[in-house]
Amino acid sequence: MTTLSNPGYPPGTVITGKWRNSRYIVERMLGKGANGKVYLVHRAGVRGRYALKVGHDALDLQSEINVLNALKEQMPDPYLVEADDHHDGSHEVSFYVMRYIEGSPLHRFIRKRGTEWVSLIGLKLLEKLSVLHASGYAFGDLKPDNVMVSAYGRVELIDYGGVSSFGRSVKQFTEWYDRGYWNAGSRTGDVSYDLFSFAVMCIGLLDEKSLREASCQLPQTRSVADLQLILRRNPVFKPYAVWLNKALCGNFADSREALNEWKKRMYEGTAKSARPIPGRTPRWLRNAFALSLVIMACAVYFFFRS
Ligand SMILES: Nc1ncnc2c1ncn2[C@@H]1O[C@H](COP(=O)(O)OP(=O)(O)OP(=O)(O)O)[C@@H](O)[C@H]1O
Repeated sequence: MTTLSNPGYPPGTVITGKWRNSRYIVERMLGKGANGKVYLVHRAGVRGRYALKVGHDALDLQSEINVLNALKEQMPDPYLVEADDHHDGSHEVSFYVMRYIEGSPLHRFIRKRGTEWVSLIGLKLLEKLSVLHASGYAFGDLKPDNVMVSAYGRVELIDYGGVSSFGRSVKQFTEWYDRGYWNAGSRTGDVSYDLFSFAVMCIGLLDEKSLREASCQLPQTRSVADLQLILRRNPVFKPYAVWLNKALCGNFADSREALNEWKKRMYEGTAKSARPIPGRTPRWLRNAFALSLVIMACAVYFFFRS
């Protein structure tokens, strides 16, 4: 039986894999959730740090490992390093080791760095989702806490505990980001389910107050129309509204199409904002011109005085 009863490993604990014999030394706990505890570790005798997850439930952890193994082939830089069992003194516990993502959860990153990052982070996240979808899986529990962003804007999905094969019920979801919560469709894992969550996530990142207000309604009256109203009301959504609306209505054929359309709209938005307004001289040019007039006047004055 591989169920974890341990309250948590203190720093310095050595976790030795039963089958592969790798030794990992715990530096600190990174976080804990419904499925398990995640530690920052380093491997004995090797440079580099990893994140190691010890599961509460062996079957749940194994299903995460299966998904990550299946994705290993598709990723140039695989997330899963290895999986093994460990005897912690009283029990045998399952664990897996993954790349350590040094960064912050998406909402904190955006709060710190500004909402202009939503377009670039969104693009990278849609790329990640399309790899997952191409392998026949829906992420399920897409929310800002499950998206880590490094200081340089590198994006990584964490917590594959909610992943399910297309056509199966989603295993884990979080109210705001769940299609069922907004009476907008089933809880079946498919491309549209993740794109719906992605859209609500963008709405929350750009206007959390309105999303919070919309979610306060009676469950039976909540609908996509409430989310669409937020898109229409707040001009911050202008570059995103068409795309987000399409995702909320489940109108993308697949995540490749969603990704390409996101790219197209974002580039169009950037090009428009970079284009100078006809007939208007940029302020820096007017200032430079005024400065050159002053310099010229001084030169003429000193020329005639001397
Ligand atoms: N690869 C990683 N790199 C850095 N930190 C990580 C990594 N994986 C997980 N974490 C940290 O550990 C926390 C818990 O991890 P995770 O979300 O996988 O656990 P969980 O039990 O499945 O949580 P939940 O209850 O949200 O389903 C995360 O919120 C994050 O802070």
